[in-house]
Amino acid sequence: MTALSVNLNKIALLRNSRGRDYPNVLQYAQKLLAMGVDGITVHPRQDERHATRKDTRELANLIKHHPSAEFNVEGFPSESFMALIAETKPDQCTLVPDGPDQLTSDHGWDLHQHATEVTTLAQQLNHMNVRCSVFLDPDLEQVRLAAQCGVDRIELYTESYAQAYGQDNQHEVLARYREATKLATSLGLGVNAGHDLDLHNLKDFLTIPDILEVSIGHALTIESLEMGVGQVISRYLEICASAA
Ligand SMILES: CC(=O)[C@@H](O)[C@H](O)COP(=O)(O)O
Ligand SMILES: NCC(=O)COP(=O)(O)O
Repeated sequence: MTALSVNLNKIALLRNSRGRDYPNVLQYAQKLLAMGVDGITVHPRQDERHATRKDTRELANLIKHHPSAEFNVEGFPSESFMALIAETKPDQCTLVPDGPDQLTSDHGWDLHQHATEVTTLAQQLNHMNVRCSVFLDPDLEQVRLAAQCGVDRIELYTESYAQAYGQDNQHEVLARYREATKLATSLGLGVNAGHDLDLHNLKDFLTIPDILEVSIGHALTIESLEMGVGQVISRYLEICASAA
């Protein structure tokens, strides 16, 4: 079984667009945990345009009361991000090589360049008792380097799989993820996956054995809107139709 960790960044983004606490991120997390999701993910970016540092603190407190659920905090390992991790001690910290002005995550680590830094960060997280995962393209050489850095898991960046899904190269691309997962597992690394996974492409992706966790947010939020819109519009129409 693969754990589903729901990324609440897009709920936070909606909330931030109005300056009120609606929708409430914490209440969403509570609702999702009650529905049986295995974990909550946030990716607090430097400009706090989605999940904020405050959200991260509050979610950490909430999830401590749900021992069967995990809290995964993703982000670029700036000094302030690492201080937030030390303070909130999530179950897992996923290091992502994002620049501060990036629209969204769009590449994994290049461990030829960043092995020393990632090794030090993995040691720091280990001392905090926080599982260390690194965001990685499905590249065998990068997987080998990740194992040498002493991380616990890798998170495979699945955007290229999502792009290929339904196209002629789908099987070829999926095979790269399969090989990367197989190698990682044989080297003792756990494997997570995420980015642009959705209700259409997830099932085929999970034909790869040993994917421990998927974190999903963007599509899941849109799918929730799409699947709920019919019911909501009917109710509005009912109210409008009954108006004097
Ligand atoms: C690392 C990763 O893939 C996710 O954290 C994802 O990037 C969330 O991105 P947004 O901040 O764009 O919702
Ligand atoms: N780590 C990936 C994640 O948390 C969610 O990515 P997306 O579903 O928002 O693309």
